[in-house]
Amino acid sequence: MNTPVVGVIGGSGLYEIEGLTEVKEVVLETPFGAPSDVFITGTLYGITMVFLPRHGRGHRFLPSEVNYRANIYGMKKLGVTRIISVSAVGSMKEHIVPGHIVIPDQFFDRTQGRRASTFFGEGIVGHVQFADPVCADLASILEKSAREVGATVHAGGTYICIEGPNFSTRAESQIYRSWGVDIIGMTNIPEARLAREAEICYATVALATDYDCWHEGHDDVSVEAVLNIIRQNVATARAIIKNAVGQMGQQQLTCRCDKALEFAIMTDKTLIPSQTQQALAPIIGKYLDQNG
Ligand SMILES: CSC[C@H]1O[C@H](OP(=O)(O)O)[C@H](O)[C@@H]1O
Ligand SMILES: Nc1ncnc2[nH]cnc12
Repeated sequence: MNTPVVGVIGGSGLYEIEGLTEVKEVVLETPFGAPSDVFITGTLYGITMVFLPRHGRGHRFLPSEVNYRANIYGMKKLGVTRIISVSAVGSMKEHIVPGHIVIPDQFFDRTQGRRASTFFGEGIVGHVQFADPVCADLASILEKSAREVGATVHAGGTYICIEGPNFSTRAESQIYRSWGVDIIGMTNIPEARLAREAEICYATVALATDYDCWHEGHDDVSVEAVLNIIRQNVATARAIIKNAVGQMGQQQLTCRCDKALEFAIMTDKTLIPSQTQQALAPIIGKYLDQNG
């Protein structure tokens, strides 16, 4: 079995990872610019880990300013095969109570087109399948881990990704609810898309922190309320990651995330500009090396 390399993208309130040995800081520049911060690498239960705080240490990047391409490219370059994304989200359903964990299985994109969302372009065209944007195998490990550490977990659900940085208006929140979404956040798109293009498994541990602004019996979401719930639950998020990684050494995934580009690239290989080939080598190199 191939030993996984596990990446963790820490969201709001999770700027550091604990419990790693052989810890190193890795500074990476990428063809897409600078990642959110230095990558922290280390070992946990014999598995190589790579950690990156999505908004940078000190929370310096807006959801629309995060350089998602550089972050995912950096993970790929460091050999990451599975990404655990950690995110704070608003709950759009009564039964998802602040403090609960959701492992979403769908995303709905309400971002406004301001985020670079693909590695393709510059002379190479590709179209990956994205009907099921989350790695079901990784999601199931996360769900099991969350239950084992005593969290209340909702398996599956749709995460609607808004542009932010403002929270939603009440009208928006009510319309999103009528669409049947389960949780709301600002970051998992385009992260999930880029992970798929980079052939990396991706799943999210979403911590419900608030009821957005639709619930008449609860206060409207505020940063203060979100941070309060994060503080109370950050230990749980860390325990879920640790428990999940502990299980990964023994479990071979059956997903096809690592073959997402097998039939996705449309462009005649002989016509892909060499600069693009070089820039994307960690992602498309294995397809360009084949004959034909
Ligand atoms: C602090 S509330 C809004 C902020 O929190 C979420 O970030 P992340 O997914 O990185 O945990 C949300 O998407 C917003 O960026
Ligand atoms: N209500 C909300 N809307 C968007 N992002 C969030 N992150 C945490 N709560 C949120």
